Amino acid sequence: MSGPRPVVLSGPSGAGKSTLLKRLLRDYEGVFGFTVSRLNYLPLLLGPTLLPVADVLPVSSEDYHFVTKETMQQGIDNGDFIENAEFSGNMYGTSTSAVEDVQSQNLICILDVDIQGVKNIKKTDLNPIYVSIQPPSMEILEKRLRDRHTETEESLQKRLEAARIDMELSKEPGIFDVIIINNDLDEAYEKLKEVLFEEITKVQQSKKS
Ligand SMILES: Nc1ncnc2c1ncn2[C@@H]1O[C@H](COP(=O)(O)OP(=O)(O)OP(=O)(O)O)[C@@H](O)[C@H]1O
Ligand SMILES: Nc1nc2c(ncn2[C@@H]2O[C@H](COP(=O)(O)O)[C@@H](O)[C@H]2O)c(=O)[nH]1
Repeated sequence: MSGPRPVVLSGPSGAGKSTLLKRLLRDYEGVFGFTVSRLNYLPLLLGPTLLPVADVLPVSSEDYHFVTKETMQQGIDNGDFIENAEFSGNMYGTSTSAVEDVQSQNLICILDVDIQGVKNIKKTDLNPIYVSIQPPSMEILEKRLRDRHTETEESLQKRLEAARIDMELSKEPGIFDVIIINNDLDEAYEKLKEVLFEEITKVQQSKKS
């Protein structure tokens, strides 16, 4: 795969990856491309209850292409995914074609993946910059997830458990190029921009020439 060096953005659910990513996409139009993951889950809001509907027709949101579990498994068996993982009882995956599509446009490809995704990408020749976004503490993470109002108590507990594992594994030397503690959002964003400065500049300059 050619093009600018991609970026893997990881870290516990609720740490602030999407918030930071949205700022990057807003501030650097035409520089970044986000790989929309595939997910075998469709959260349907029915009154106050979030219902997982596993067998639905493929639909899309800004963040995901929702597919059935069977379609997802077929894709995995066909080798369509550069990485895939089960997170909180659901199957997530980044298709190789999504990454190639972004890279062919000379954009910095951003992959938002969990820690299993990081480990799987390390087995490929993608050679991204690995960035982990971490919360200041478990207590703050829990508060952010609760205040986000996207989780049931059950899914929240699953995410907190996954977060504990993520925070432990992320300490492994060499797994991430940089770990950013997202306490103050502006400071975390400045740090992220610093880390990506070289790649951003390369893309901006290539667009001028
Ligand atoms: N520095 C911050 N201070 C306070 N709140 C924050 C900060 N960063 C993010 N948030 C809030 O925390 C919540 C979780 O952030 P966000 O959805 O970006 O996390 P995420 O890592 O993308 O989670 P997921 O992996 O589940 O998609 C959001 O409501 C967001 O507005
Ligand atoms: N390995 C992968 N992990 C992914 C992918 N897309 C998202 N994620 C991670 O899942 C959790 C939960 O995300 P949410 O949007 O349901 O809150 C979070 O840690 C994401 O980083 C993927 O394609 N592969």
